[in-house]
Amino acid sequence: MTDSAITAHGLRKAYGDKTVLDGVDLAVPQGTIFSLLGPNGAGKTTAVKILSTLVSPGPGSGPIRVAGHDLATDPQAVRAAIGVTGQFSAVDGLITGEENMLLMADLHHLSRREGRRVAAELLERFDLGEAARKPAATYSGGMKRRLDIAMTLVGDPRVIFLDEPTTGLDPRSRHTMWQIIRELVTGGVTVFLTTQYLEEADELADRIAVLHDGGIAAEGTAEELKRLVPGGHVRLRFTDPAVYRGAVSALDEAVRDDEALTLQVPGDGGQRALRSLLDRLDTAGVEADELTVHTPDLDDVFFALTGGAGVPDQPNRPNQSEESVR
Ligand SMILES: Nc1ncnc2c1ncn2[C@@H]1O[C@H](COP(=O)(O)OP(=O)(O)OP(=O)(O)O)[C@@H](O)[C@H]1O
Repeated sequence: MTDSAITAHGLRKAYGDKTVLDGVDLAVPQGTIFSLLGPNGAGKTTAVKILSTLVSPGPGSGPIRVAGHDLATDPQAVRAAIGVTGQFSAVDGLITGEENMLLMADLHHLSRREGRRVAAELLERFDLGEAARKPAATYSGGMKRRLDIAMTLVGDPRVIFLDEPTTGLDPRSRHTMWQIIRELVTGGVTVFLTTQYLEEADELADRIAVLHDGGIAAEGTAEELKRLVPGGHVRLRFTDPAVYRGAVSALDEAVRDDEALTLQVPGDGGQRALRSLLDRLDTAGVEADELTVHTPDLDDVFFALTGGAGVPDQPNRPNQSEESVR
């Protein structure tokens, strides 16, 4: 057993003459959250399906190990050690949440008593205790996703694949889901998460890989990825035009917006750069009404790496107004 929960070398897959994955290397340490990020159609679901044994890898793919087992020679052991939830939900709407859970317990050959105990515990943990006796079809989107994850956990998986787990959820349900994912990892589980939401990868993932054109365009922590692209600046806002003009002449490298009375000064926003900027403002005798530091975010990285192709939806992106000035 290695410290890696998932390793893949030269992962390939084509559908007809369309190459989806063209030599992807993956290494996910145990007990971490790894996020595969990419625009629509980049191949995220294909990667999940291969790693979870639902689809076979293409010819020429290198060895794949999941949860300590070789995927080619021991797919059953891989299946026993993993859980998969996401776009292809296992929830049956016609039966209750509790019945869905008991069905999973049966599939995992738990005794009736043990099945009931595990089902009740998980339903409670995912805040579904009250709704347990209602048909799952009556559940909200967030409740169904929670039930889906609870069902996956009946088998006590060591590696969980979450394929776009929060797509379509409202902000509150999304945050609940994030909390659940964090708790899973605290319990030692490894999470392989695909998402189109940059904010989600930024919030959750220990490491992020950006999938583009069949390959990994970049991989690292959110901070490492953000360092790959320029775009950091300090934004100064003024209300008095005379003060604004004073700042303009003091900071000749700044990008001006004369209408909004704002200046953008390129820089990394670090302590030294900020101190020097404030000194220059002091020397010029001007004071900004507002100062905000903009560090590049994953959007900047994503667009830089994927050439702007496949703009992801960002319905709940925070700080949009603060960060929108480029
Ligand atoms: N069974 C299949 N047969 C033919 N083409 C397929 C099949 N499954 C996926 N594809 C194609 O492979 C490409 C990658 O699809 P995939 O679902 O892996 O992308 P994705 O990154 O998960 O996208 P999304 O964010 O939209 O879910 C797409 O162009 C898709 O049309």
